[in-house]
Amino acid sequence: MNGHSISGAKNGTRPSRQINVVLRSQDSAQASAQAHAIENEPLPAVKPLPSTDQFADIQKELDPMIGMDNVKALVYEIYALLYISRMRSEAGLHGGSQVYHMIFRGNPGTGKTTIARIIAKLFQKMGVLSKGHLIEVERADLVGEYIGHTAQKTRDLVRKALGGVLFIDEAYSLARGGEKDFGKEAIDTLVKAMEDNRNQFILILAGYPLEIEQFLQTNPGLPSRFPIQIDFPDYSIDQLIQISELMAKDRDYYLMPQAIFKLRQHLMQEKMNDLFSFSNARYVRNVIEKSIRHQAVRLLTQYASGVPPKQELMTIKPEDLKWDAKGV
Ligand SMILES: Nc1ncnc2c1ncn2[C@@H]1O[C@H](COP(=O)(O)OP(=O)(O)OP(=O)(O)O)[C@@H](O)[C@H]1O
Repeated sequence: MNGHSISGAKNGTRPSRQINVVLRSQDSAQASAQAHAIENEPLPAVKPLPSTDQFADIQKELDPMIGMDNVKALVYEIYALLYISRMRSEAGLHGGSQVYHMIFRGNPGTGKTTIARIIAKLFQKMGVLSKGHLIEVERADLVGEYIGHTAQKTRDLVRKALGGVLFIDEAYSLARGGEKDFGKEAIDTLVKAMEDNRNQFILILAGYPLEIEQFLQTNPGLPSRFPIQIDFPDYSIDQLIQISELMAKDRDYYLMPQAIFKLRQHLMQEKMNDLFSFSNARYVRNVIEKSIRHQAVRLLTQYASGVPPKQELMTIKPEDLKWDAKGV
C-alpha cells in the first residue's frame, strides 16, 4: 500500500495531457490551435509529494486489528482521497467537495470508537485537522434541561472538538423524543455548526445499524451531509478468539489451548443468548481482564511464599475464565 508515486510528478513535470476532441471541419484549425495551446500551457509547479510514512503510522495501528477488511479498505480509500486531493490542489485543480462527516453503523464493541480515533489521527497527519483529537459524547452530554441549554451545551462540545472529531455514540437517541424533545435542538445546532465550522471538525454519528437507518430516514436533510458511511459487522467466533489472544498478548499473557476451548464454547453460547446486544470485542476484553484478575488471585494463593515462574505469570488457565449466569 505504501510507496505511491504519480508518474512524472516527483520532478515537477507531468505527463502531457491526452486531449480527445471531436472536431467539426470548419472549426478544426482553430480547435487544433487551442489544443496545441493547452498542451503547451505551462503547468503549475507540483510540490514534492508528502511522505507516505504518514500512512505507515496509521497502518501500524490498523494491521493488528482482526478482520475489518471493509473498514481497513475504506480508511485507505480516505487516505488516498486526501493524498490525491492535496496533489490536485497543489496542481491548481478543483479540490472536491471536502465534506468528511461520517456515519458508523455497527453493534456494540465492533471497533467504531477505535477506528474513529485512527481516522482522527489520519486527518491530522494529512493536514486536514489541526489537532486530530476525539471527543466522544452521547445524548446526555448534548441535551440540556431547559430551553437554550441544549444549544449551549452542544455548541460548547463542538468548540472542544474543533480541529478534531466529534463522535456521537447512539446518535439516534437525539431523535428519541420527537419534535418537542431537546434532542431536536441538539440536531439543529449540530447541523448549523457543520455549516459554520466547515472543515474545522469532523462529525461522526455512530450506533446500531437499524436505529441509525431510522434516524436518517426521519431527518431527510441529514444523509447527504454524511457522504462517508462505514459498516462494522459483528465478529465471528473465530475472530473473537483471535481478538482475545491478541488482547492477552498485548498484556504479556497467553491463553492455554484448554482456556481457548472453554472460551470458544462460552462465546458461542453467549452470542446465541444475546443476539441483539452482544458486545463483541468489548465483551471479550472484559473476559480477558477478568481472567487476569482471577489468575492473580490463583497465583497469590498457589505461591504464597514464593515467586511464580515467568511462564506461570503469563499463563491464563481454563480455571481463570469464570463468568456468572449473566456472562461477564
Ligand atoms: N478488530 C479488532 N481487533 C482487535 N481489537 C478490537 C477490534 N475491534 C474492537 N477491538 C477492541 O475492542 C474494544 C471495544 O472496541 P470499541 O470501543 O472501538 O467498539 P465500539 O464499536 O465503539 O463499541 P461501543 O459502540 O459499545 O462503544 C476496544 O478495546 C478495541 O480495541
